[in-house]
Amino acid sequence: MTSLTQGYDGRRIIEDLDLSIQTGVTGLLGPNGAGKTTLFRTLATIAPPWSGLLELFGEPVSNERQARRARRSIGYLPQDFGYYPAFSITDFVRYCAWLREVPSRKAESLTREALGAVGLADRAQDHMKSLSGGMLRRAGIAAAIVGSPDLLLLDEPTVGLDPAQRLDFRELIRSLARAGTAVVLSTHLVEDVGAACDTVLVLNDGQVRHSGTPQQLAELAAPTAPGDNPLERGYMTVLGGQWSNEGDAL
Ligand SMILES: Nc1ncnc2c1ncn2[C@@H]1O[C@H](COP(=O)(O)OP(=O)(O)OP(=O)(O)O)[C@@H](O)[C@H]1O
Repeated sequence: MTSLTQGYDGRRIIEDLDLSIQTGVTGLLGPNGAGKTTLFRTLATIAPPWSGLLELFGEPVSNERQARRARRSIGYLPQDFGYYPAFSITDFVRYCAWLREVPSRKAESLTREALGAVGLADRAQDHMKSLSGGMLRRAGIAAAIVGSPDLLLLDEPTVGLDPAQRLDFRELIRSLARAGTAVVLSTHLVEDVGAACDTVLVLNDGQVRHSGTPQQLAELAAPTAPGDNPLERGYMTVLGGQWSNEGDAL
């Protein structure tokens, strides 16, 4: 994206942002209200930018026809995703596959594959309304990865996952990235970034304040107290030691 501006109700959240998403796994860190979800909604072509150029897969996206074509190659897990409570997990993932225009002859096997990848194969007929928070999140991840999109956007995908599931999740996104999917995930958990990401972007006030490897972010850390995570310290260094701009800690 080049010089991209985006916001709500006349208020600019992202302003003149230049950003290029690389292959591999990109982690997006930033305090509450930094604009991470707004950036995802823009990349997912849900909210057209106010100005600037959005390019996806080497093509400009400036009208609905181009956006629809791009959406076929994008998997998006919103922070709070909607679903019909009476759907089974299979119905839900298949429905998301249909929305992405995954060819119907492949939808069944790709749905099975996606459910297997998140460990829900044996719960495939459970109703969405009966799922625990972690299982619901895994169903959402399955819906985002079905059909192996070229660009995978995951907004806080590890919320609600237990430690074993988080390890499985990291392995899953690494394997998707190895197979060619560009993965972008937002998180407040720096361990996820350190363990799974090739690149880390720190966003604040709608601007990228730092871009580099997790190692490079950790190297920015000021002297740490025993037990401190260097990535967290590096992150705080980038933000100038401030707390979240909306009053919440990282
Ligand atoms: N639908 C909306 N209408 C108006 N303002 C909004 C809307 N969605 C977000 N905002 C505002 O835009 C700013 C950026 O929000 P956004 O959700 O993109 O941040 P975020 O980095 O994802 O935050 P968090 O870490 O808390 O999820 C915030 O000030 C928020 O209040």
